[in-house]
Amino acid sequence: MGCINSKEGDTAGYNGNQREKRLRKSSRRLVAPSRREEVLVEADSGRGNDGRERLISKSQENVLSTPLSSDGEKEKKLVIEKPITSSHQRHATSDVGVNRGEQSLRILNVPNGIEGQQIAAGWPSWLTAVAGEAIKGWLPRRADSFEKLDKIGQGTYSSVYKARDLETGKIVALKKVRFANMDPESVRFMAREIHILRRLDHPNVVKLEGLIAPRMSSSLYLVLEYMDHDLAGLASIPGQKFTEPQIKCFMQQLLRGLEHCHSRGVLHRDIKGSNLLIDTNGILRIADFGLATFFHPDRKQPLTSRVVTLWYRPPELLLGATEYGVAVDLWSTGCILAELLAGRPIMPGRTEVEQLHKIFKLCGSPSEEYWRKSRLPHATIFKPQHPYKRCLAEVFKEFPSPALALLDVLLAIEPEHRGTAASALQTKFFTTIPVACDPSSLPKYPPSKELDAKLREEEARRQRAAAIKGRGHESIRREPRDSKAVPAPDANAELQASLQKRQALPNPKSSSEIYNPEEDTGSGSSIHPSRGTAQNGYSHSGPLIHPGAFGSSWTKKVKEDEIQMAPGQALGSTRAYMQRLHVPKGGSDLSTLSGLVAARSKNDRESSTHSHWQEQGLSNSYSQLDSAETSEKQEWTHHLLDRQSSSHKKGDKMGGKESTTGYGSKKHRIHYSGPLMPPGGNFDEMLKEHEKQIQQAVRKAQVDKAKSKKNYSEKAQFEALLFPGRNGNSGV
Ligand SMILES: Nc1ncnc2c1ncn2[C@@H]1O[C@H](COP(=O)(O)OP(=O)(O)OP(=O)(O)O)[C@@H](O)[C@H]1O
Repeated sequence: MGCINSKEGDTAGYNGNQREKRLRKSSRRLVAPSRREEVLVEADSGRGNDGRERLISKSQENVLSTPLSSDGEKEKKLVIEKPITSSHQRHATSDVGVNRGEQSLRILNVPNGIEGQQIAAGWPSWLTAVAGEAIKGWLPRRADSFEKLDKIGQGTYSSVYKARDLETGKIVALKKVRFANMDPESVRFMAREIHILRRLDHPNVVKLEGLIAPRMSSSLYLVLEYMDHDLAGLASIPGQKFTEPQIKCFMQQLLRGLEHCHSRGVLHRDIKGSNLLIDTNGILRIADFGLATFFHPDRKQPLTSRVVTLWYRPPELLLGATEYGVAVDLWSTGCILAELLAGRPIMPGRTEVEQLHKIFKLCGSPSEEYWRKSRLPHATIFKPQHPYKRCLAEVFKEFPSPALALLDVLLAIEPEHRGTAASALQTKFFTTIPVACDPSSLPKYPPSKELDAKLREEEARRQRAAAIKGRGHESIRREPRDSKAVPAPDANAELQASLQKRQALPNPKSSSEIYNPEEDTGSGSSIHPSRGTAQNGYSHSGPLIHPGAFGSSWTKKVKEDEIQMAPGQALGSTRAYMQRLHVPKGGSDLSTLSGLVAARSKNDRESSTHSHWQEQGLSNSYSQLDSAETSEKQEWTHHLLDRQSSSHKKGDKMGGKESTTGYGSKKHRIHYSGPLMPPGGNFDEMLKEHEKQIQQAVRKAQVDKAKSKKNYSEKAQFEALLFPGRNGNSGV
């Protein structure tokens, strides 16, 4: 196996010829890779992108086989890099000065100023120009100091690899973020994530250990602690039933991590099971700060409401709040607590309308005073004529009372009643027996990410083999793993970003906010005047339906069909969900699409047999709640219709007001990811319409899939002719 250039390692539309050429050219072979491991080599390894030589340390000489020659440029400055000896990112000296001892040397052009120093320190100029603040004081890690192992995850914006740090021997996760055309706005959003991660330092928050920024590539790698599991994955293990001490252990760690984030002025804004990583010692760390933002509790700043995965999204965001705080994360935490206790997601809405309806039914609707005071953008439309009564205690009557008491606080309909992470940690839930178990006493689970990667690899190999043998149209399936996990719609901002990606717009996850490093002292992010959620948001006639992670081809179909699909994960992860439906995340498998609705209801049924609490009667409460739903839905929908038509009549007035908070003006009307006006005028018809549109999308996707399989088969045969010896394992 050759070494790979990570620039091309996961590139779609990869070209065998190019790869071959690069392999030949790439004499910068590092240490001999083991059987299935590859050394991560970026284009700038051993040589600057200006082609000039670098002097290298003795230790690096051992692994670099390319002879170096000096081209004797005039303007040179000796830059001495201190080798990385710890797992932590090296801190740059202010003058990028001379360090003694074990050293590596570089000769580079040095522009003036801080940016110049950063470039001299090895950062690419496209990054220093936009994200100078985020990388301040750090030196980049070298790509060739890591050995890429498996691909372990695929996010909306990133691919995540397991890798070995060759300098420490430690296993790490490399989150690779690629920037289309090095778009400055996307880079700025990445910078925000980096800046936030650097601000955080807590055992229950994932640690950013370094950055790799290859000069010749438009990607950036975040070096993170490697974590074997996520809570969603563990919850989806068949038969998995967490005990009360285990649930307390997870919740305690989550709340401690959150308390730290909030105390450092950071809102996570996407708390869900798949973003809670767990290592082999049972330590939980909050991860994925891609939607996180800085906030200042005393200074109001407008933020986008289009964040947080739908099932975990608090009512104020669904109602369009643009001024909010820690309470949004506490709501999501409440949803997770209930989900762990109940054994299934408690409010799996498919559209924003449905989500809000589920919330009101369970948690009651806000008080008159709240509606009046909060002046939420969508209050006119969503305020029910008759208030909904809170029935949390009845529905979850089987929960232990300290758990129910905490849940009651976390799922307070009005955000100011949710308390804080610190106050939650003081509640009886954590002090009464049985107390939280020690993380180290949690069961040891097999490393699921590696297992997944191997299964995916195996599946890909089998498909390739089948394609070569001319059986390309048959899909080889393995039995889905039983799971009670079900997907959740992801944060709408991410969906929006994916739509923007397809429209060749800049990619930020939360497009209505702009990252301004100067505001990162806690003043938060602001709404971009021309890129507010509503202003350039998507408008559609169909519902937002949930099935997570169908990948680009699915969302493309969706766009064509004018249905909005949100990629995403619930506590039951996308990964688990995709296993169930035998599709790798990012794929657009038909069985997934057609199985979508059935799978959900099947999952729901299955979950009742797994759940400890349901065994004790919770399912009854649920079904009581469900049976009341249909008539309520109709009433609710009729009510919305009335409200909507009157609110549209008031368009001018409302729009004027809302445009200041990121919501529509008359010209740019409010757009929702769920339908406010179901075509048939009631909820049941809206759901029927859902199904119809899903089926249409499925049919189109089937045609597409057949086409792409044919192309794939032809390509595979062609490659087999070109490279007869190749085993197809061309890297992650
Ligand atoms: N430190 C880590 N160790 C192990 N796996 C990780 C780590 N960080 C992320 N992953 C895995 O990689 C996947 C994608 O990571 P992440 O969620 O950070 O990316 P993203 O692009 O922000 O994704 P999303 O679309 O969910 O927002 C997830 O499944 C996660 O479990």
